[in-house]
Amino acid sequence: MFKILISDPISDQGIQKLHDATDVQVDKKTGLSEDELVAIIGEYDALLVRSQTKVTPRIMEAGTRLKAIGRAGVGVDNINLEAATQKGIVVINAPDGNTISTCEHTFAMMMALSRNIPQAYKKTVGGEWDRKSFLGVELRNKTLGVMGMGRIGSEVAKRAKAFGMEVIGFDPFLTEERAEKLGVGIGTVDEIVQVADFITVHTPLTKETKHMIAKPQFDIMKKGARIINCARGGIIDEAALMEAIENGTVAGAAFDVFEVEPPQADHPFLNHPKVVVTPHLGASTIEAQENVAIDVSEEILHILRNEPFKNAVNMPPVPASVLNRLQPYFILGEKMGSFLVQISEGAVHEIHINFSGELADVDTAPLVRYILKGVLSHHLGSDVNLVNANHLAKSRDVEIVRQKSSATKGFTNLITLTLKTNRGSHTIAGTLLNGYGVRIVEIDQYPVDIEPEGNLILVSHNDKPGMIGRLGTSLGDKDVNIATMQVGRKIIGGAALMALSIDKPISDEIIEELCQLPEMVSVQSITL
Ligand SMILES: NC(=O)C1=CN([C@@H]2O[C@H](COP(=O)(O)OP(=O)(O)OC[C@H]3O[C@@H](n4cnc5c(N)ncnc54)[C@H](O)[C@@H]3O)[C@@H](O)[C@H]2O)C=CC1
Ligand SMILES: O=C(O)C(=O)COP(=O)(O)O
Repeated sequence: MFKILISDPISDQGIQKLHDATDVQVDKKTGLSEDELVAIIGEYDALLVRSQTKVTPRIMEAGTRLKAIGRAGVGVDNINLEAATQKGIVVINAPDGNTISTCEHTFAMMMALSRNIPQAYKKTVGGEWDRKSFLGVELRNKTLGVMGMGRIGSEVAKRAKAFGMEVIGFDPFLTEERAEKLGVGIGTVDEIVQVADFITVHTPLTKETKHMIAKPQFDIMKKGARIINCARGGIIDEAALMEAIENGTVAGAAFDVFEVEPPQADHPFLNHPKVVVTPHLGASTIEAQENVAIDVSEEILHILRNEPFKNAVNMPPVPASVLNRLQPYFILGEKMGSFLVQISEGAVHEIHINFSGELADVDTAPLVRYILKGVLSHHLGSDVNLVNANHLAKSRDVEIVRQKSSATKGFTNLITLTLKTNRGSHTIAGTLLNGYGVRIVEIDQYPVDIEPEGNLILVSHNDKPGMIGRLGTSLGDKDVNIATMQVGRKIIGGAALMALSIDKPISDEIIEELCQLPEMVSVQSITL
């Protein structure tokens, strides 16, 4: 039974799938402090949050069973991604479900700002009939600057066109073609602030976007501009904005998000006649809340049930076309990594991976994760997974060298793996044989044909008559049944290699006895 903790208000309709699942128990406990979460998180396999719960390294440390953190929304700045990655916890979000709600809220804020609606409402319900103080401006024929032309920014741009606005966007990924399709111009931040009547930001808060609009931009800003932030507090420098409002550069601002949430009671935006504020309501619609909860619930179930999932924030996305081509190789990669580390001795300092044939023209990064997982799991156990495999390798100073080549030695695809340790190096090659499954086809330059599965014994010996019989008899005496056997040598009478698959694992004592047989060099047991 998987246990899932929901620690922020999340739509009940949206999480119906979790309630219906027979292998899941859902607990809803909102408004917990960090200490309270630390005290209970150890029981749970997954945690679902919105933006209130701050998922700190302490919480993840205490979450010894935690496999996944689901964010029912877009921004994951309340989740410490580095700590999650180190702990091998998958963080997923629901990036699509609240786009329209946030876009519409941006428009509501833009119109509230241009027509002074909150200020006029306040006076009217206070008994005043003041029609003189609230002269607004039209949106039509105004220029809107959109910083961040992703999901929300693009939807805002589309709607702005319908209002007769001219739109200029700034986004590192905004190509000429896309801009043309959306009917928007392209500008830099500084170009946009000089011409825009309204400026709205729709980027995440990152090192690059923090204070993207600050004093230098207010100094060159078109007089009378209006500023909207429904993305993240901190993208616009609040103190510099206040100064720009006071000195008349900026005519007004509408903020849904703040550098510190909730803002202090004496925050200058609160009760300022030119500033409209809402308490982070961008995603707060029935539809958006249901959408994000459905998306995140489905993903969490996939992760807990070991099924493929998308939208992982701390793992690069893999396009479906790449995934389809690579999926059959995942088992091969992981088994090869595990096989190789089991025949190697000493501390691993380099993993050299060469992909050839059909694998030479695919992005093999996801496959590398499986190989690393195979190598690292042998020593680090179940703490290693696809999320933290790269990180663990790096943190242990294991160098990963990747290469692609056309040399396939007659196979249609080939993975060649070399593990370098302080005691030497071993190389194996593996392939996916159409219709036959995965095979290891070379070990330290000896050609073999081994199915990497179950219990194997790898024997190095001198190529002398009677070796196969001696080994077979010894294993038979110990009641060990041999399923398959491979013998390889490079030259007659020289060094030779035997690979056997057996029906049950053998003890260290048996290995020791086999090592004592004449002409034996080494005997290694491998479990895959
Ligand atoms: N107020 C609210 O309740 C909500 C706020 N949000 C926030 O809105 C923001 C946008 O969300 P989406 O559109 O869904 O994200 P998105 O990922 O689709 O779009 C973000 C865009 O920002 C661009 N970007 C990144 N760095 C940039 C930079 N330095 N300069 C210019 N552009 C840059 C990216 O290329 C991307 O196109 C996020 O911060 C999200 O957390 C989202 C939903 C609700
Ligand atoms: O999805 C986002 O990024 C949001 O900011 C929405 O936050 P919320 O889920 O309403 O706390």
